Formats: sequence, C-alpha cells, structure tokens
Amino acid sequence: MSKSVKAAVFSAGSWGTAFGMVLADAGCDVTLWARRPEVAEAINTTRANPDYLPGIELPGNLRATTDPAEAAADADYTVLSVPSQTLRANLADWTSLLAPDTVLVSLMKGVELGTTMRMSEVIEDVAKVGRDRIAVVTGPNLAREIASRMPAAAVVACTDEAVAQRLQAASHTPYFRPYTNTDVVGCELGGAVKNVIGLAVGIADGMGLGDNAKGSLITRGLAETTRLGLAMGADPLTFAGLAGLGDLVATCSSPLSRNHTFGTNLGKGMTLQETIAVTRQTAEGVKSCESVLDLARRHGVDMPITETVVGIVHEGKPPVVALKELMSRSAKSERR
Ligand SMILES: NC(=O)c1ccc[n+]([C@@H]2O[C@H](COP(=O)([O-])OP(=O)(O)OC[C@H]3O[C@@H](n4cnc5c(N)ncnc54)[C@H](O)[C@@H]3O)[C@@H](O)[C@H]2O)c1
Ligand SMILES: O=P(O)(O)OC[C@H](O)CO
Repeated sequence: MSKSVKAAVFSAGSWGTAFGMVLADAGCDVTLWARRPEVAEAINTTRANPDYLPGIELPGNLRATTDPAEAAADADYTVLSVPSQTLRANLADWTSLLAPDTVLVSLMKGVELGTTMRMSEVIEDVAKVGRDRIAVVTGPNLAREIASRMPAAAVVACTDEAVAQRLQAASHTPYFRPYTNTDVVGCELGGAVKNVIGLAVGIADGMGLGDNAKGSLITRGLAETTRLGLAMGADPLTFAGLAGLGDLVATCSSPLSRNHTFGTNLGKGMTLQETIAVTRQTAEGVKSCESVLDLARRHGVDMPITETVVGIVHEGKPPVVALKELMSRSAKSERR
C-alpha cells in the first residue's frame, strides 16, 4: 500500500484550518499547528475550531498540536498560513524542524513591510530552500465557504510545474478545483493587491457610492495590479485568471471578506482604531497597502487606488476628500 501524503499546516486560523480540511478531504494525513492550546484541544476533542470556523465539523484525519516539531515531522508539505508580517519570525523558529525534502506552501496574501518581499521570497530567505520547493496557493477562496465545502477553483503556483502538479493532486476534492501556474510573481501579487482593492471597494460601499463605483474600482484596481506585475516580470494573463480577477470579484462582493468589511466600516465613518477593535481576524490589506505602494514606487509604477487607500487608512484622509482627489486626477487613456 502506498504511503499517504503528510501535510503540516501552520497555523489553525480560518484559512489554515479550512485548507487543512481540503487536504484531509483529498486524502492527506494532516496535522495543524495551533498557537493556543485551547484551539488544539477543541480540534482534537470536538472536531471543531469554534474561534475561527464556528459550526463546521472537521474531518477525522485532521489533528492538531501546539508542538511545532510534532506537526513538522516527516511532512511532505509544510503549509504556512500566519499573518504576512509575522511570517519571518515564525518561520525562523520552525526552520530547524522542517522535514528534509518538504515543499513549503504559502497560503498568505501579503507583502512584507520594509523589505517589500512577497511571501515566497520571505520563505526562500529564511528557510534557505530553492524556489522549486516553494509553492503558493491562491485564488477566490473565502475560508468559510471552502470549510462549508462550497465549490471553488484555486491556483497552485510553483516555478517547477511538476511540484505544482503534485500539490494540485494532493489538494483536489469534489468542491476544490486547483489549477497550476508557474507565474509565482503574478499569483502572489494578485492575492496581495486584491486585499488593497477590497479595502477600496469596501470604503466605497460604506459610503454608499453604488455598483458603478464598485465595477470601476475593480477594473481600475486590476489595471494597476497588472501594471505593477508587468514591471516585476509577471505574466499579464495571470491577472485575468483566478489569482487576479477571480479573487478580486470574490473579495469585493462578499461580506465574508475581512478586507472588504474593514473598508466598509471605514466608509461608514468608523475611525481606524474603532475598525481595528471590531476586526477579529487578519485583514492583510491594512498593512500591505503600505508595502504595495512602496513596491510600486520602487518600480516607478502609478497605483492611484492603492495610494488613496494608504491615505485613508494610514494618513487620516477623510474618504470624501480622497474620493474627490481620485476623481479629479488628470484625464488619461485607459491603456496607461
Ligand atoms: N480567511 C480566508 O478566507 C483566507 C483565504 C485565502 C487566503 N487567506 C490568507 O491566509 C493568511 C492567514 O489568514 P487567516 O484568514 O487564516 O487569518 P486568521 O486571522 O483567521 O488566522 C491567523 C492565524 O495566525 C495565528 N497568528 C496570529 N499572530 C501570530 C503570530 N504572531 N505568530 C504565530 N501565529 C500567529 C493565529 O493564531 C491564527 O491561527 C492571510 O495572509 C490571508 O490573507 C485567508
Ligand atoms: O477575508 P479576506 O479579505 O482576507 O479575503 C479572503 C480570501 O483572500 C478571498 O479569496
């Protein structure tokens, strides 16, 4: 009998747990690392993670532990799902525990502040493994829907297509359909920038600006994401796919999106501190909007929507003032 595929998932937040379910449903033997003992205890004894996915029954072949060495042991796949800004410190603690040939899989959609590194770059830098052992899973994947086994497609990206194909097979279930892509840069940028555009659309929704504004922000948001991607060597077609348009549509239309909801609260007039206080889970765009703008400036790319989000979220600019400025910029061609 062939040995089952073993996966370690760090950590047991909403997407780590939901993707752990996908892997378990696809037949993998999955161990989740949880930061808090009560989360691991609940998963092991009640088959539930009430803090992150209330009401969801977890499969029997998914266990949890607070011991990172136990989770990492012999894992074919080491899946990383922590906040983007803590990945570097977390992975530094775990690197010595990793199984020798494990493939590191990023579920994260952010850009590191200061270094402007994408998550796969942080992994390469900290774990000192080649790009052929680093994969990214991205696309329109709201954790709550996936955990309810509602249908979704996704992208598994790796510079080594054979590695992407193996992870594709290891995560393919009747409700989760992964496609492969070798454009890691484009896939990661699509995921990180859509959170920023999700904030912008949420702000517009909170201000009651209507569906034309939403369609305009999604489309122009995709245009500025593509401009950045082109400057960074990505394939522009990636942004028309699941990691680009697909994820933007899901994020910008769903009340399940933390970034969209965060923006909606700001657009309704809540202060940044009030909005942070009511946000229990990771809304990556709040921090990554600054690193995305930094990245854009380093590459000489104009990203007016991202700049507007940074102005509202981090510089205290009132949304009505930001809207007026965005709409009164000099006229230009749609192609630039
Ligand atoms: N939730 C989704 O629908 C979804 C879908 C796709 C991608 N993502 C991405 O996945 C990543 C994780 O998001 P999430 O939704 O699971 O977030 P979450 O807030 O639900 O969970 C975050 C997890 O990280 C842990 N954590 C927080 N701070 C930590 C620290 N300092 N050190 C170690 N662990 C820490 C928490 O205990 C928790 O288990 C993000 O980059 C997000 O953009 C989320
Ligand atoms: O809840 P959000 O805004 O982090 O979005 C979740 C996923 O990235 C949607 O694909």
